[in-house]
Amino acid sequence: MASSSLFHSSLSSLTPEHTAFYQNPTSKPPPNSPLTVSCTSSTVDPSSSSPAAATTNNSPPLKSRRAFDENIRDEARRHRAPHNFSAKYVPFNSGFDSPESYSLDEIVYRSRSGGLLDVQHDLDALGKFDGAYWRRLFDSRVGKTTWPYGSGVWSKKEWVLPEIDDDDIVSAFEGNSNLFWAERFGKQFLGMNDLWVKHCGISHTGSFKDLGMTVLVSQVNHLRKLKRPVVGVGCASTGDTSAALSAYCASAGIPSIVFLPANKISMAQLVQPIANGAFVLSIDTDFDGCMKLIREITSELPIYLANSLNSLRIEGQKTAAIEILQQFDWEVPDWVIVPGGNLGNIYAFYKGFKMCQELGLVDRIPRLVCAQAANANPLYLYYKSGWKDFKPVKANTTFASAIQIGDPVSIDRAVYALKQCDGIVEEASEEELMDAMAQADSTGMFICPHTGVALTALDKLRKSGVIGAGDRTVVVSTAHGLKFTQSKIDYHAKAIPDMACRFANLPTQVKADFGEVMDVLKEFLLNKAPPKSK
Ligand SMILES: Cc1ncc(COP(=O)(O)O)c(C=O)c1O
Ligand SMILES: N[C@@H](CCOP(=O)(O)O)C(=O)O
Repeated sequence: MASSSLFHSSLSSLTPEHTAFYQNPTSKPPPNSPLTVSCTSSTVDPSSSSPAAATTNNSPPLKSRRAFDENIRDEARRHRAPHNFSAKYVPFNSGFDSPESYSLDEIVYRSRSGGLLDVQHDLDALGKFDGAYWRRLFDSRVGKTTWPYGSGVWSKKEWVLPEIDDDDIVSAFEGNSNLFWAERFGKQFLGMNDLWVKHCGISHTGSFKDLGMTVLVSQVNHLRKLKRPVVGVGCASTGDTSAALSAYCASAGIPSIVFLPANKISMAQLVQPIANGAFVLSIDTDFDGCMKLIREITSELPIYLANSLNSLRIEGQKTAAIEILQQFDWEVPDWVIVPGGNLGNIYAFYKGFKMCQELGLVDRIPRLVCAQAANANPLYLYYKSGWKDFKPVKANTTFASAIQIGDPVSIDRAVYALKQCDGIVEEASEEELMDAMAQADSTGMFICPHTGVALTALDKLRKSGVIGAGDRTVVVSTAHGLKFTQSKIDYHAKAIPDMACRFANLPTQVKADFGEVMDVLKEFLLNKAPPKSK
């Protein structure tokens, strides 16, 4: 699998100087580094990544252990070095010479005109290092316990929050999620052989929100040390943002406040902020109602807004795109399909891919597909109108409850991203998304209903011939299936009104009797027997 080669290929042929340098690019550059001599592909030779190669005399010596009284933060402090990377807030899509900008140490979520903000990096400073340099730097950090680079987000720190002190970072070593080759699902249901599922839900709190939340809560930690007026951090949520916020805040000892639409999130999601000690408000409205309230409240009280309206979140989430490229050894997939609700994530993927292109790590970006539930499809309707007429909708109940959103805050970001990459928007009915989820599960996955929405979009685009059989396609799985077990139980029990539940797998009731157990097993085995060879 591509992801495992990533783990093994990185460091074995680097010298110790390279190793130290690539962990921290601002220390003295090693010979042959891009700073001194242009880099050749022989500097890191993936073909020499076998265990045998790792034990030759040329392999780097084992790292000496930290002193017993030193922790990984202390160790990181010793390696700190100055650099000139920086980032600031600018109005979204305002270009590089925007007269309006804000320090990341300011508490600001909207531009003067009320529009969205974006974190803009100093691409000139980042561009002093070539694409090969960044590829090697990022590869060298994967899967380590070095603070903070062991995180899939912070392994790209220079592109995320370059100026934050490592000491202020709040991380659960999130990211580095599995890129799963969906061999059987691709072959059996779609006639594809290069289908991949990026399991962003196999994560600390079970969704991709961890990627953005580590960045946001780290910056809050920093702001509190600067004595900025931040007493707590708050969000509206359909269940995943609240889980991530409460976990990262609890880890840093920062109060968190979550606004949840009453009876509209799963039990597993509800218990997460409760267990993490958040102040949980269950409000008799939907997500859009909660979102409106938290925006009003955070403008009155010293509560920092943690939804993806806050562009810090995007900086962390974009690293999943960079990770996908990394896991394919920097080959660009043809398609990436992302389920969309509040629409921050589709832009985050675009931004991650685009930065990789702009900084020379890859030469193109994939086409993006945003997949919505038909019961909550404002972006789909806008796309179908030829981007002429955006209207928020009243989101109806959907099994994909985390994307039951009718008035997405990042609509402008999403439209921009999709236009830039010749993107597509698709939708999935309740029956389609549940069937897709059940089919995927029957091939060994255990996905969430939102991933079922994305798989439905893929199925439709395969059937219409837009996505070809050989196209390398990545479906982003956004949350862990274990958060949504009730919907799976109802489906397999055929307990969903007006749904055939075609792929239900009902348990067989049988008496505790040897003969009866033998009978049902014999019948089962007869049906499953492989065809006789001729
Ligand atoms: C599991 C899951 N999938 C997809 C999404 C959609 O992400 P976004 O709101 O960034 O569009 C969300 C949250 O909205 C989510 O929680
Ligand atoms: N699915 C989200 C909805 C809010 O999205 P956000 O990315 O703007 O925080 C959730 O889990 O709350």
